[in-house]
Amino acid sequence: MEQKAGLLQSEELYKYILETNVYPQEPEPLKEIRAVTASHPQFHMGTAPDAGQMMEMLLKLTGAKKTIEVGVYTGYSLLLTALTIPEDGKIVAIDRNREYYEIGRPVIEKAGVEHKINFIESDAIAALDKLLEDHDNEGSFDYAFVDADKPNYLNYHERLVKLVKVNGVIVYDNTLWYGSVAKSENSVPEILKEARTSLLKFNKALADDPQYILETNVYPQEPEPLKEIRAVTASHPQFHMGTAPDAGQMMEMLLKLTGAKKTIEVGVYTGYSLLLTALTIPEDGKIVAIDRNREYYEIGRPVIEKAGVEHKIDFIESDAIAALDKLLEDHDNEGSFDYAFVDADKPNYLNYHERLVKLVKVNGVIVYDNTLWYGSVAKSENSVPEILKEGRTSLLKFNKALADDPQVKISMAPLGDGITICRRA
Ligand SMILES: C[S@@+](CC[C@H](N)C(=O)[O-])C[C@H]1O[C@@H](n2cnc3c(N)ncnc32)[C@H](O)[C@@H]1O
Repeated sequence: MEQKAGLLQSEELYKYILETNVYPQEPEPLKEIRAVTASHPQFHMGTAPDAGQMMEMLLKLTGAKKTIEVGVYTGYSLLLTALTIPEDGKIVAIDRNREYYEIGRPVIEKAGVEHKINFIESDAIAALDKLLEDHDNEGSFDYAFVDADKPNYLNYHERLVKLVKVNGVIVYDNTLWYGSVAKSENSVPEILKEARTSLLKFNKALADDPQYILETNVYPQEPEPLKEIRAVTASHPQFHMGTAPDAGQMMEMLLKLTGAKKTIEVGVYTGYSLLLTALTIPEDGKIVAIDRNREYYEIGRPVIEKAGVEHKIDFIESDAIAALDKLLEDHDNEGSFDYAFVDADKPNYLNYHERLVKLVKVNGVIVYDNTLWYGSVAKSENSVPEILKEGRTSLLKFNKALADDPQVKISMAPLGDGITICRRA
């Protein structure tokens, strides 16, 4: 399957993501803390708002209550966490520099969430070791976020996997280090080199590999049947339609974290994302899989059968709107699905959304694929190849509508061709 590269490195696309998906849903106090940080000489250290939006999604979906923050700086991610966890949630926030924290503290205080924060001014390894001295802390945290000195990431990881519970989440920031992890050492500015070396090691690196993300993070953890379905799809003329494996990896994460059991798939093709879902949900889980073309499905079906998960799939050969409307005719289906994935004809994305927000339960997840449409959403219409134009127009409209939709909270992740994750609010 074709892998699309380079999206992460485009300034215009990043601006598009922030302006269309992130800022419209960013809570006021976070805008304020960005403003008070903007004039600080180290302002670039603040966590990126799009990464923050994904963190909010993860905190909410896991119902995190007890968290750790390593590297506070002026507190963008800390405030985000404090705003997201429940009233009685607690954050152990570690930074060796209290002065930075004091810059953002008035905003945190004003937002009324300071009582959730236990700020520890300390070297982070020492503070984590102190936590580990009390055995009750082991496996007791739901979530941790690390954004401190890169040479210590492995040291933090070693400690955090003990502190965070099974199925808990640890997020590491800056793991692509301005893209330098995929470049050769001498092409990288001096100032990036030390951390690049640390992150290459941290990411179990394959230096100089243009497929860095896939080779280092995705393929080593990809189940065998998914490799097989990629292989049987590779020779198909429409092979580029298959869901990108890095987007798939995030979908697996979301399915697992939410414990999804009952799901919908709109646009099956040969079944990469379908098989991924079937492998991830429990033995008695069910997927309603809709595609107007059964022939495509038949290409991947032998792999699905061999993987022993076909009994979880109810394949419906139909136009997707008709099939979703049929589901909605039975009122018991309303709010009964945990998860939906949409990867079909782009002009109908809004029609699917309208129906899926009714079918998916509150706190359930809907993922839309291709929302960056080869990066074309951030380009002017006349600079875009003819073949992309219709999809681009649909997705521009769709992305804007999602960001303005009060029924969902979104997180846009530039994985594969761009996925937008919605949590029904
Ligand atoms: C991009 S592919 C899906 C790829 C799939 N997620 C995977 O991982 O391989 C899009 C699929 O949507 C189906 N499709 C497009 N428009 C549709 C519609 N209106 N109703 C039902 N299926 C549709 C196509 O037949 C095609 O198989």
